[in-house]
Amino acid sequence: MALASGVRFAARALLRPWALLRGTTLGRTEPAAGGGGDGARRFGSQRVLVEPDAASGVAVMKLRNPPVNALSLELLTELVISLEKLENDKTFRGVILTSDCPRVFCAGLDLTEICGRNPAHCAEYWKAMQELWLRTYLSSLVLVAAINGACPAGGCIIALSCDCRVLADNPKYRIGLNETLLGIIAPFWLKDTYVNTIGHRASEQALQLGSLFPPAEALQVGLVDQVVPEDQVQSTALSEMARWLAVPDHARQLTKNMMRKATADRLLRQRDADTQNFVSFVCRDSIQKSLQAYLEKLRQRKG
Ligand SMILES: CCCCCCCCCC/C=C\CC(=O)SCCNC(=O)CCNC(=O)[C@H](O)C(C)(C)COP(=O)(O)OP(=O)(O)OC[C@H]1O[C@@H](n2cnc3c(N)ncnc32)[C@H](O)[C@@H]1OP(=O)(O)O
Repeated sequence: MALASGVRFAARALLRPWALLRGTTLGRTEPAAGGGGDGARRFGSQRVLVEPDAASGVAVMKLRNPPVNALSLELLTELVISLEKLENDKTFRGVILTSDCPRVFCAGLDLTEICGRNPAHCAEYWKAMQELWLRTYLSSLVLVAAINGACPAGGCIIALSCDCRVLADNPKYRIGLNETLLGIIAPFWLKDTYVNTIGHRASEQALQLGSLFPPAEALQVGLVDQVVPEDQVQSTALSEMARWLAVPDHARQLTKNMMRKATADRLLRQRDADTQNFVSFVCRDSIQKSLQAYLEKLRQRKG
C-alpha cells in the first residue's frame, strides 16, 4: 500500500515535477550546519540533500537513500528534480555529486524495483533511469563526481555521466559495470558511455567480464580522473571544479554538447524501443530467477 502510493507519487512527479515540490522540503531552504548567509542555505528532498554555495556558484548534491543509495524510483525522480532546479537557477554553474551514505557512492539499480514487479512498473522505472542519464549526460552545469564509496553498475553510470570523477583510495571502493555477473546486459547507451570514456577495447573487455576496478586500476584504465586519500575527495573535487569553471560557460557547454549529443540522440531516437527491450528482458522468468538469486546472495552475505 505504502509502496504503491510512493510509486504513484514518483510517477506523478516525473510527469509534473513541480508536484513533488509541494509537501516536501524540496524548494524550501534551511540553514546548513554552521552556515549563516544565503550562500550557505541548503535545500533538498528526502533522498537528495543539496548544499548550495551561491558565492562560488557550486552546489554539493548528496545521495541519501540508505543503506546503499540504491536507485529507487523515488531517488531517480528526486535527483532529476534537484538537478533541474539548479540548472534553472542561473546562480549555479557546477554541482559536486557525492554520497551521504558511508562506504557506498551508489549500489546501482534498486533491484527490488525490477524483481517480482509487473511490466508497467518496470517500464516506468526504466524511463526514469533513462531520464536521469539524459539529464546528467547533457547537463549544462559542470558535474564532478566525488566518489566516496563503492560504485557498481548504475552507480558507475551516474559517475560516467559527470564531466570528471574523483575516487577515494580505498580498495573496497570498486567501480565499473558488472551487469554480466548478474546475468543482465548493459543497454547500448550505457555501453556507448563506457566506450566514450575508456575506449573500445577496454570497454569490450570490462563489459564482458563485468569488471569492478579498484582505485589504482580505475585510474589506469581512465575510468576516473583522480584517486586521492578519502579525506581529500571533497577538496579535490572542489579544485577540479575550479579548473572546469575557469573556462567560459558558453564555450564549454557548446563543446560538451558537441562531444555528447550524438550519444544522447541515439537513445532519444529509440527510447520506447529501449524501454520495451528492457521490460521484455527483465520480465523473463530466467532473468527474474537470476536477479532474485543475486538479491538473496546480497542479503545472506550480511553479518
Ligand atoms: C537486450 C536487452 C537489453 C536488456 C537490458 C537489461 C538492463 C540492464 C540494466 C543495466 C543497468 C544497471 C544495472 C544495475 O545497476 S544492477 C545493480 C547492480 N548492483 C550491484 O551489483 C551492487 C550490489 N551491492 C553490493 O555489491 C553491496 O551492497 C555494496 C554496494 C558493495 C555495499 O556493500 P555493504 O556491505 O555496505 O552493504 P550490503 O550488506 O551488501 O547491502 C545492504 C543492504 O542493501 C541491499 N542492496 C545492496 N545492493 C542493492 C541493490 N542494487 N538493490 C537493492 N538492494 C540492494 C542488500 O541486499 C542489503 O539488504 P538487507 O539489509 O540485507 O535487506
